[in-house]
Amino acid sequence: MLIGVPKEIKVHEYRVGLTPESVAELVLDGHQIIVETGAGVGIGADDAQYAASGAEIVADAKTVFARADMIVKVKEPQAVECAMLRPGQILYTYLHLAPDPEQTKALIKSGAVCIAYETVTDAYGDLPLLTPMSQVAGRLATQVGATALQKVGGGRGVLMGGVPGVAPAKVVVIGGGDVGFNAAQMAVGMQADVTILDRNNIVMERLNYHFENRAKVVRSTPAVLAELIKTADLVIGAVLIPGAAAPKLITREMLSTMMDGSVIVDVAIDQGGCFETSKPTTHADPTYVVDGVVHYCVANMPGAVARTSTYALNAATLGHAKKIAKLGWKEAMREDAHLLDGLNVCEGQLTYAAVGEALGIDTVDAASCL
Ligand SMILES: NC(=O)C1=CN([C@@H]2O[C@H](COP(=O)(O)OP(=O)(O)OC[C@H]3O[C@@H](n4cnc5c(N)ncnc54)[C@H](O)[C@@H]3O)[C@@H](O)[C@H]2O)C=CC1
Ligand SMILES: CC(=O)C(=O)O
Ligand SMILES: [Mg+2]
Repeated sequence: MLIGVPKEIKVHEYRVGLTPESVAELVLDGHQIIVETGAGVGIGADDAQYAASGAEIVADAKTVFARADMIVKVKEPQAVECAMLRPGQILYTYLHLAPDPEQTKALIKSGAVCIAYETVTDAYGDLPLLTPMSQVAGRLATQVGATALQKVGGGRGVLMGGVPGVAPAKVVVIGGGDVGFNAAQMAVGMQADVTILDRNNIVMERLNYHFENRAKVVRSTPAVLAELIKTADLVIGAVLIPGAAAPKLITREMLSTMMDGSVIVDVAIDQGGCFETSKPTTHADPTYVVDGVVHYCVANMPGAVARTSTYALNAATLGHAKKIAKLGWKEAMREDAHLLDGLNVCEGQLTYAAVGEALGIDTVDAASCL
């Protein structure tokens, strides 16, 4: 198969779809790889490294999209990229369609076969292609939250760990999955006063077992949440209903009960965000203030640590990429129902029910496309 890797074009996105090492593996499998010039500079991999791994370097994204059977990316295709897709071409990347009607319509119109990393499942009911980036974003969430809490970050001037004699910051993490666990782990490490909310008993048990008395684990209800945010210095939004638009758990009215200079980091912004007042921001201008509360809502947080993130992402995505390249998407999905779960758009039709529900677009069963 001819596999193409364009340079990411989202603002301050430095990750790349394939590392030189992944390219070498695919070449060894007998595939041909084309990489846009400069695609790997953000992870410290130059054209020469890709060429040494067996890739052909091409001058622009247009050439990559025109020639490749499968495009391997990181972030959802931007409008100019959607316009370059063609019927039957495979797009393998994050999509996050539920909050994004424009991209969804463009992908349907393209006729391409669009596989979303974030909805591929595994035998444990997890989302293995989302997990590594959730681990990164969770860890970053605490880091950026701590920075925003400083006066120069617009925050109320609170140190996460406090000092002997002065209380630490109160951190509330909503959702105790991959993002929430990792955010809490960093906050506990900084000696903050940490509370994690979830509503899944197994998740709560796991958190309780792991953190013991270093973090409180609380069942998430609207009443509990409303009470906790009133005294929180930092609230991290980390809920997920797979593929669906994130539930708005903190309304505008609830936000007004939070302290001036408190901070929210809405990691779930890629699925629309779990605060009513959240809107996507970029690494170039990551925060804004509503009702005195600093909002950080960057939808591609892992792009900031592109090298760590790209290697972690490739470790999760390469296996399926190899399978698709070897068998073609139809056969690969017939053999692997977990990969089929990743199919969001197929040759002009939407194939993911939660996206259809969020956007009011008719869907067909993904299996009917095989
Ligand atoms: N902004 C960014 O750059 C990035 C964003 N993300 C996003 O972060 C979000 C979380 O991802 P993961 O942690 O991997 O998901 P996950 O599935 O591992 O965890 C989500 C947790 O939310 C819980 N939950 C659902 N409804 C809840 C409620 N009402 N109250 C409390 N908890 C609730 C679930 O029980 C689950 O434990 C997703 O939207 C993901 O796409 C992930 C990576 C990067
Ligand atoms: C998951 C996601 O949105 C990201 O890694 O950018
Ligand atoms: Mg998870």
